Amino acid sequence: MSEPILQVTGLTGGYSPRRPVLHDVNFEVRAGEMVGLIGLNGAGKSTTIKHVLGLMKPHQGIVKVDGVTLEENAERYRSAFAYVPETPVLFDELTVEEHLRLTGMAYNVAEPQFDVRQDQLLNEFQMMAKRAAFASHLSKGMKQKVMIMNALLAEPPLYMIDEPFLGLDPLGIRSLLERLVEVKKRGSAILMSSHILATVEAYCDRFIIMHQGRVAAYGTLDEVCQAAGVEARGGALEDAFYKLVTEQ
Ligand SMILES: Nc1ncnc2c1ncn2[C@@H]1O[C@H](COP(=O)(O)OP(=O)(O)OP(=O)(O)O)[C@@H](O)[C@H]1O
Repeated sequence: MSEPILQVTGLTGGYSPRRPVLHDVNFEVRAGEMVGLIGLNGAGKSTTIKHVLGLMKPHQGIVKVDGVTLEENAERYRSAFAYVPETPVLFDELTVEEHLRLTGMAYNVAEPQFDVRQDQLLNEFQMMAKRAAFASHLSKGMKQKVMIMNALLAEPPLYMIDEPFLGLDPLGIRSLLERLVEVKKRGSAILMSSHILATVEAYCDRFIIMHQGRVAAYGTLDEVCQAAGVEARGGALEDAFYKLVTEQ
């Protein structure tokens, strides 16, 4: 079994110490696998991701990225992942290329490699014509593409991607999924949160089903189906999900 890149152990956390939103959350994402984080609105997916990003401190439990906690080695922890948020966060006064260059510098991508990766990404995501455009002049989906290209340019050991398909056109979705399959083959770990269960089932190796701040089921399709008491077959993720989040 490959090594865990992200380990979340006994995580209890949230926005106020008196009222935790997450309760004893446990999972890991290993090198070379894509794990789908799914749950209803308010289940705790974004809160979990915020804890992993280091934006929130666990009330209890441990989060390790690349084998270290944020306290043990902040630089190693932070440089081991790239994050694509649900809503793009860009600098209005920087161009597409300038965003990519900034990321290249932050993740120490060497010059020749940077040029190759940048051209490839601009082509794949149909953004070559917009390379010199300011972020404020881009459409919503184009902004999302810039966030995605930034993450892919960095080639980190761990990708965390929050609901990536919302603003993307069909070509963009295909480019992203093809890239994620490649990235996985090269040994990176991917944690992807999405409500599009058919895509999650088709592309992820394992699943975390969150419900009311707890992990209701975790594992392969077979394991999640077993936990839900439904038959494992193509399309069963949705059945298992429905069963787990509607049961009292
Ligand atoms: N900034 C905040 N302050 C206080 N409570 C919050 C805050 N953000 C979220 N919550 C609460 O935390 C719980 C989990 O929310 P979270 O955003 O993690 O859900 P989610 O699974 O990401 O949902 P969605 O699918 O809607 O994005 C909810 O009860 C929500 O009301």
